[in-house]
Amino acid sequence: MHCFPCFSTPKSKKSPTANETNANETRPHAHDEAEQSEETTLKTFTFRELATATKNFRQECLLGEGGFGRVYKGTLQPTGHVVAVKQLDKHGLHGNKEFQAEVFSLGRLDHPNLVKLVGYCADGDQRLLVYDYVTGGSLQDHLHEPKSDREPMDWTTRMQIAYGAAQGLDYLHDKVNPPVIYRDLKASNVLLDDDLCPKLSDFGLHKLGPGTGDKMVSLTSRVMGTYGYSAPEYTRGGNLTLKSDVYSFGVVLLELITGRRALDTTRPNDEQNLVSWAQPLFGDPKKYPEMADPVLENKFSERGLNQAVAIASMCVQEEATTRPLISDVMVALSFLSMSTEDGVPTTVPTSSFRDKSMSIALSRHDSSRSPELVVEDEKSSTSSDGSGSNSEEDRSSLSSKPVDEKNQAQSLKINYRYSWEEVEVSDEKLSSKSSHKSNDESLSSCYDVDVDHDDSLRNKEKEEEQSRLEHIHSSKTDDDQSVYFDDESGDDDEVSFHRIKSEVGSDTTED
Ligand SMILES: Nc1ncnc2c1ncn2[C@@H]1O[C@H](COP(=O)(O)OP(=O)(O)OP(=O)(O)O)[C@@H](O)[C@H]1O
Repeated sequence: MHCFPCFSTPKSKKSPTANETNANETRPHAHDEAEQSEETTLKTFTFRELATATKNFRQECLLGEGGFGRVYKGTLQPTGHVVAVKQLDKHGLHGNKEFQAEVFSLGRLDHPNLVKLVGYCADGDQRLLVYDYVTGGSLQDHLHEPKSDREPMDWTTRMQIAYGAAQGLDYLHDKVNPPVIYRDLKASNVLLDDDLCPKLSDFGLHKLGPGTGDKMVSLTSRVMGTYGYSAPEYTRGGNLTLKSDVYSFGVVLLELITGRRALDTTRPNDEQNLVSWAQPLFGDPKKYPEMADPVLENKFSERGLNQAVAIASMCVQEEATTRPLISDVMVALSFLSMSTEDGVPTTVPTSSFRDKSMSIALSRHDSSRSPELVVEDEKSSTSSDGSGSNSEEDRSSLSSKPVDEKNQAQSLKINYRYSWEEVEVSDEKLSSKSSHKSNDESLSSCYDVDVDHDDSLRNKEKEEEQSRLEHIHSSKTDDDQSVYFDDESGDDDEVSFHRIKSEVGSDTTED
């Protein structure tokens, strides 16, 4: 059932140089086609070869039809290689050269959690893409159209699928240069092999589809993503970033947790949109078990469920900048997807995360340890320029912008508005460089730097800080530049206060 090679941490790939890859460069490359061909293993097919493979595109070979055209199952001769042949719709087609440039870019993307493009055909006005055939159907089928002879997916399998999908997305966001925005991540685009190892399909196709190319057509549902999965900023204004993908990922994760569709018009009005239904529940961990897919029959650990919901709730935050990096989501899910003897996931080392918001949210759902909270002393809650804002905040998931209370990972009552400590968060570890002096030295200790206080003083500070936080929370105003989380757990004793600065890269838009 579980295919560990797929779920292993992706090999750290050397950052591609401009000449080597330009992995998702979607404009024609400077170098010529011969050079491009050498860089990919893509095969060129004639239309006749693909017609033969698909029995002349016979109905019985039709797998389905999506926004880009029809997809047929085929068998290549003479190898017997089973493929999925995507026949692109003709309107908005690219010229041959432009098409090839796009396809070569896609051909260079190679990861165990992405459906592999094996070749293409540009014959006359025909444009076809040939992919490895993925045997097990889509996540959509498994979750929402289960076969009676198939056992419902268990919790660990769900978390492994989420982890694998996160790895595929992390590859697109973080391992290829420049990053690729998926644009249309959804359960039907997560294909599963026989071992339920997930493979993302349909990435990078937007420039080959309708609405692009020489003949522009009006915006289609394809370009606008899929309702229920699209991030609010995208549906509102088309502003697409890597964080829009993180939102869509959060919706898929919610589907895995709840067994509900992203959009289900058969449900009562207030339950049709999965995110809208889930948002009020995020703030109340006691209700999480009610969120879980009933077919799971409560066969999951409470901590695993809480942490999975915490991750999903962070991903689907309204404010894009407060969503986590997919790399942090991936790390968190790597722990949730491990089966342990007692079924309780291993505690995630906080130093694994590039951005501390993930660590914080998970800590609050992990009763086995003290969370490393990021807390501000209100008196010192100004940025270095004293304005209360910090340009780096805009680049961080710990955004300084006000957040819609409904859309937070509502597990903490923490004010992120603070003068940033000079602490760098690198990929591997956090290190302290130097500190701003805060009014309260006890609060200026950096992440994983020992706090030099006796216990009684620390406890007193905790109490004061807790009451101050409650005050801050209850007096939040519209122009408050803070991110709040509601602490419902009541395990205040476990709270330890630290302050960090998270250095994360800016979102990169594709175009
Ligand atoms: N590589 C593949 N292996 C097996 N089945 C595939 C493959 N690619 C696509 N399919 C199947 O072909 C059908 C059409 O896929 P396609 O990706 O074109 O559309 P979709 O995902 O249903 O919709 P959309 O275009 O909106 O994403 C789906 O049932 C999909 O599961």
